[in-house]
Amino acid sequence: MYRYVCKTMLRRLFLSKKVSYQARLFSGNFRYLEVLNNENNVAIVTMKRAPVNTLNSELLSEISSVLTNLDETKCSGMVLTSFSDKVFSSGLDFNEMYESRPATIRTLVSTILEVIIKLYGSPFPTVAVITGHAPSGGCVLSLCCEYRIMVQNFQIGLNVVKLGYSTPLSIVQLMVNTIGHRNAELALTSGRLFTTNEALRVGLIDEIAKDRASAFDKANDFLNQFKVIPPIARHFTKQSMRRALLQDVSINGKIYVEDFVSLISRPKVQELIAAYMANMKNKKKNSN
Ligand SMILES: CCCC/C=C\CC(=O)SCCNC(=O)CCNC(=O)[C@H](O)C(C)(C)COP(=O)(O)OP(=O)(O)OC[C@H]1O[C@@H](n2cnc3c(N)ncnc32)[C@H](O)[C@@H]1OP(=O)(O)O
Repeated sequence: MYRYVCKTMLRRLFLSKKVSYQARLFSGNFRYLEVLNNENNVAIVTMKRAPVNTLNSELLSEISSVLTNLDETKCSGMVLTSFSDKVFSSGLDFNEMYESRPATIRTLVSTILEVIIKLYGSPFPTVAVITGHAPSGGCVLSLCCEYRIMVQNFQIGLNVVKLGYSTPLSIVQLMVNTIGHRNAELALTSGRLFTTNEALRVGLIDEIAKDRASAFDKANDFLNQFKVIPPIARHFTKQSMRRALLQDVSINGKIYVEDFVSLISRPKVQELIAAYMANMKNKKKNSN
């Protein structure tokens, strides 16, 4: 059923643009990802870890594998999206951070850094179609893409300070590169989540769409403009724009991971994560 919905959407996307359509499943079997490839060689990568695409090590390493694969097969573009019409991704999995062994936290954090390097530095153009809430790690994934299109009435942002740990430097830089120093400082120090309209105003997203289908139309328009740009020139220009952050993560990644592991392992942070998780459960109980 899910595959049928995706194929129907792709058919609509490409037929509406009078481009012949030929979706095929991308090679590789993924538990939490659906990867469809069209005749234009654009990959639609859909996260499908129900209910809210929480980023555990397995989902992140699947994203990492796909990115390697897309690079090797010289894809001409990628759209990252969610199966859900309510949540893009709820960020890193608390279950791998709460009362976890350092090795578990280390794997989680190194894998998200690996994804950041590959996605932010990808040679092909990337678009995030944000069909729902995108807090924390969800926001990070979208920030690594070149263009963000978000459906109305959701929230996006980096709320990690609320959990008692500081935002890692590379993530701070991602935010600064997108919304500027002043706005990033205000947002990060308060853990602000932006509504779709606020996110557009501050430049955190590039366009608002009324629904998933129109978000895909906009993504297609964004990607189509590169058909007339020589890929190598585009890639080198993107690399120049993104080099500083990529070099920083490559050089200091191991230090960032260890800092993050020790931060998360602190009793105070563990308490805050426990309280946050309990709060989510209570909210759910009260709304039922
Ligand atoms: C280099 C390091 C980089 C650091 C970058 C990022 C760090 C992080 O990402 S930390 C994670 C921070 N995430 C959040 O603060 C978001 C938490 N989630 C939510 O706010 C809501 O779930 C959300 C608005 C996304 C969706 O709301 P609902 O649609 O109402 O769903 P529920 O809240 O009922 O959630 C369903 C189910 O999922 C569990 N859940 C949600 N998020 C997480 C998570 N991050 N980790 C683990 N589990 C999560 C939630 O508890 C519910 O569970 P059940 O009650 O068992 O169904």
